[in-house]
Amino acid sequence: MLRAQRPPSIMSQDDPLALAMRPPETETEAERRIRLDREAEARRISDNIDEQLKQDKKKYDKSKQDVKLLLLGQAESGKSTLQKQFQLMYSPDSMEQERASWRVVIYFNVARSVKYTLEILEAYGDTFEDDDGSSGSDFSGSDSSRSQAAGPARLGNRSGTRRDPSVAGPSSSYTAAQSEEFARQIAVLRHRLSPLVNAESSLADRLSGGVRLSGSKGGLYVRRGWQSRTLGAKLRSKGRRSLNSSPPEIQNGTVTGGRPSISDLDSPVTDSDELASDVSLILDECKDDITKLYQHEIVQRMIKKRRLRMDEWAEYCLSQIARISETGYVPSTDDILHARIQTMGVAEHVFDVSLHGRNVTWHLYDVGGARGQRHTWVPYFDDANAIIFVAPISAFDQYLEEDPRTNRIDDSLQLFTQICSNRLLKNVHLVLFLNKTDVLKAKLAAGVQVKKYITSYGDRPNEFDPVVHYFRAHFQQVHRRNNEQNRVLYTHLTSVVDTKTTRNIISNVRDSIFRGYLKSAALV
Ligand SMILES: Nc1nc2c(ncn2[C@@H]2O[C@H](COP(=O)(O)OP(=O)(O)OP(=O)(O)O)[C@@H](O)[C@H]2O)c(=O)[nH]1
Ligand SMILES: [Mg+2]
Repeated sequence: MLRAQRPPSIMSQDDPLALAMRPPETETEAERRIRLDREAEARRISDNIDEQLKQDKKKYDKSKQDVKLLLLGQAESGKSTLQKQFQLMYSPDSMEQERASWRVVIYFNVARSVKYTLEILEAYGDTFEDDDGSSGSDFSGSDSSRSQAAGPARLGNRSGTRRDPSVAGPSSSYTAAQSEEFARQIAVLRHRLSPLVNAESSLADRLSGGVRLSGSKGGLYVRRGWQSRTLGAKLRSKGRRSLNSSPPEIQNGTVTGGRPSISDLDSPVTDSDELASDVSLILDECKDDITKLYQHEIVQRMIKKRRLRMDEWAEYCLSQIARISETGYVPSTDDILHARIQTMGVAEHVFDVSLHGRNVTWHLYDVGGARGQRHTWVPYFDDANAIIFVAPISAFDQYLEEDPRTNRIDDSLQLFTQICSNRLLKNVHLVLFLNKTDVLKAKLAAGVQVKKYITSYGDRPNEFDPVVHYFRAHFQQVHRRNNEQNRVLYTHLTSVVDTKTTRNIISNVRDSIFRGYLKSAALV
């Protein structure tokens, strides 16, 4: 038997570890080779781990140099819309890739608006009897107790249309025969629009992956990555299918015959997105009825009397219904900016932003703004560099969906108070967007009185400049009262659906964040 010569050891023979590791005296040549191979493999794994640790450390060091920007504010304030504007500026290709996936969202927005309008009509028996009632809200910036109960109870589901809690008006002047005729007309429209209404839940399931949150009152929350459920959708290039035009029948709430429903459309074309194609066909058939519904005297009267409230996105979708209903519809950038889905949790978006030849990675955190979502923000406070707080100042006549007694401006001020006073955020660069100024202008032009909702507004003129001045002063006061560290508050009046002006504001914000960033980098 061959005896292998023991390899020279660099360890002292007295070293207990060396002794323990020493190969046995009786090691054969074959055993020695196996041992050496095993040791080489262990060394290779160990080197890989060292290399991985080095890379991780590098990444960590680099991420410390990244800019982390939080978009905060109540639900529907415009955070995700602002995020889309960042995406358009700094990652236009990714927006292009996602474009097709927004078709389902816009179809969902249309279906939801129609569904909710019909629900409100149903609650009034498809006619409209006016009743009186009014309430206002005083606010002091952080005192929710002053918010008053919001008039009549709200109806079940939430959608692009809402009942207003505080509107008075004259009684209905319709005769019994007129009311009967109106009710009949609406019943016909309800019937003809039922395929679209039925499609709403399929569209919602597609977007949410079938997960509906109980707290969302029927609204739709989506997580980042929802696009993957709708991407790959191939727009149908083939022409319209011929549709059965026999009168529809209703069975268990589902329309069969007549217009197609999601389940009874049987596409002869292999299509990777049958749902979107089917809804496109339904919309093409329904578009005139949608227009008729919204132009109907009863609906117009309810909108005028503010029993039925159209959110910005619902109004936008309806104004574009002819185009949205076209076969082969591809959402425009404006459509995407107006589309509405609620953010769930925190969605991170990463962009490379270059300024003066320096490339810095920005992490944008777009959060869900509803009260039930706000606890998810806290883990991101630790290493945030900047915050854009988005406050929709058009919302003075609106109440929180999650708490119908709280005026939305009051809620924004309370939330801003919490952000300004939070110790973890005391060194963060703070930017305030007083958003939806376009909506505010339209409301004031339509004669909506601020003092009716915010009683402390008193007899100030019901005009854009004084109203903005009043709201801005309240936000600034909150900031001043919670500003031990003498932090500057950068305030902008915005309408984040307007790409041109928002681009300029984003550049401006980027420069100011960068200045703060370079200053703090110089201190490190
Ligand atoms: N007209 C108008 N619409 C706006 C403006 N900002 C946002 N919107 C619309 O308001 C709706 C809500 O905006 P989002 O950006 O989804 O709101 P959010 O703050 O992300 O809401 P959550 O995700 O629920 O917290 C969308 O349909 C937007 O298109 C604005 O300045 N003007
Ligand atoms: Mg959002």
